[in-house]
Amino acid sequence: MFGPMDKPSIFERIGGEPAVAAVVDVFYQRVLADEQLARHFVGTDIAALKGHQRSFIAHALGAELPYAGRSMEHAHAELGITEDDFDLVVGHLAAALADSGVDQATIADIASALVPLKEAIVTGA
Ligand code: HEM
Repeated sequence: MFGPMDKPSIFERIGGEPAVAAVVDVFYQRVLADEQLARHFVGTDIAALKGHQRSFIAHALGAELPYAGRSMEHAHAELGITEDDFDLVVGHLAAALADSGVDQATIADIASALVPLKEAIVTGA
């Protein structure tokens, strides 16, 4: 998804599963501390969500690991997520990646790869 198959994937370059797990932990700390976003997660099983998010991100970064969660459309249907919410979440993910030492060029690649998901995730005004 992020480049030719003959180069190490972003997943490998940033440090594989332990690095992704650390990013996901920091990401949800930030998201759940964000007043505008926290309300969407009331009643959500955060441990299960983190598991799916780890596999989604690993897969998106080129890991040869399957993603076992729901489609982006199904997972976010009826949550009423706005474009503003979406941009905030991408910002928290970028900050979590930066915290883990991922370089800005790689973060920009990841953020632009997420933009097409907006259509499936944003259902609110
Ligand atoms: C960059 C965009 C996003 C990605 C890649 C993403 C990814 C995911 C993944 C992989 C899951 C797990 C699906 C499953 O458990 O089957 C999930 C669930 C969820 N996401 Fe997102 N998400 C994004 C944006 C957002 C935004 C903007 C919000 C709202 C603030 C949000 C709120 C949620 C909630 C509440 C769940 C749990 C739903 C449930 O368990 O019923 N997500 N997301």
